[in-house]
Amino acid sequence: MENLVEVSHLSKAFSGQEVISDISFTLSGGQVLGLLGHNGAGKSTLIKILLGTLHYDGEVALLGLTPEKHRTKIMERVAYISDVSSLPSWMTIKQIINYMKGVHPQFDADRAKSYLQNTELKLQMKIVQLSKGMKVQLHLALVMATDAQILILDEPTLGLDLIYRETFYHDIQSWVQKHNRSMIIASHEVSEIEHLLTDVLVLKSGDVVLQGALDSLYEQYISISIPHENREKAEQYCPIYAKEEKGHTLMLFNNESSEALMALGQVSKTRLSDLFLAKQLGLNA
Ligand SMILES: Nc1ncnc2c1ncn2[C@@H]1O[C@H](COP(=O)(O)OP(=O)(O)OP(=O)(O)O)[C@@H](O)[C@H]1O
Repeated sequence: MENLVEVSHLSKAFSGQEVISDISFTLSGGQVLGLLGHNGAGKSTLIKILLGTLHYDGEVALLGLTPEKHRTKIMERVAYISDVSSLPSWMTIKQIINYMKGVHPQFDADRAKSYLQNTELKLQMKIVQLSKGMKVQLHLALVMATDAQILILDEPTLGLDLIYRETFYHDIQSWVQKHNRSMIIASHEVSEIEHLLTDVLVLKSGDVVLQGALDSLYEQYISISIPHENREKAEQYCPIYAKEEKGHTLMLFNNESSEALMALGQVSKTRLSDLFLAKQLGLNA
C-alpha cells in the first residue's frame, strides 16, 4: 500500500543542539501512530516538521510532498488539532462553516453540519461562548468534513472531561477506520490512547527508544506478576522493568518466554504504559 507519510533519517538541531536524532518511519492508510515521550522528548518538534514550519535534516514526505516546500498544498489534505488550536472567536458556527467552504477545496459543509447534529452545538452559537470541550467538538467536525488524508493530533484532549475525551476518540477512530486515513497522536495519556493505536514511536531526549507495530511489541515483551517469594528467581531472567503492585511485583521481560520463567507467576497482556515506563526509566522506576 502507498505510504501517506514517509520519514527517513530525520534529525533536528536548535543552535547546534540535536533535539531529534535519526528518526525513520512510514504510515499508510488505517495506521494510527502513537507519538510518546517525556516532556521535551521532541514530539512537538517532529509535528512542527511534518506541518512544514521547521527546517530539518533528512527526508520527509506527506502524500509524496515535502512539508517545507509544499506547505499550502499539504495543509489542504492534512488536518491538525491541538489543545491550543484556535478558532476565530467572533464567528458563529454557521459562519465558520461558510468560511471553510470558501477557503477549503474539499470541505463538505453538509457533512460538518451532520456531525454537529450529534452534539449540543447549534449553528447560531458564537465560538466565544463555547466551552473548551465544545470547541474541540467543533474543530473535529470541521476536520472530519475536510476529507483530510492525514490527521495529526497534539495533546488534543488536554483539559477535557472524561465524557468529551471518550466521545472525541470514539468519533475520530470511526472516521479514520471508515475512510482509511492515517493518524498521528502525540499524548502523555498513554493508557487513554493505547486502544486506538496500531503503531508506536517512543522518544527519549530526541532518540527513538521503542518503535514498531503494537501487536508485535505485545508479542515481544512479556508481563508477569511475580509473587514475592519468586522475586529473586525471576530477577535472574533480567527483567527490563519491575513495579510493585498489590501482593506481587509486575515484571516486564524482552523476548524471554522460557517455561521456567512463566511458571514463576501469572502472565498478563503487556500494557503500553508499562512498556513506556520501562523504556523511559528502566529498572530504576
Ligand atoms: N524553538 C526552539 N528553540 C530551541 N530549542 C527548542 C525549540 N523548540 C523546542 N526546543 C527544545 O527541543 C526539545 C524538544 O522539545 P519539544 O517541544 O519537541 O518536546 P515535546 O516532546 O513536545 O515536549 P512536551 O511533552 O513537554 O510538550 C526540548 O529540549 C526543547 O527545549
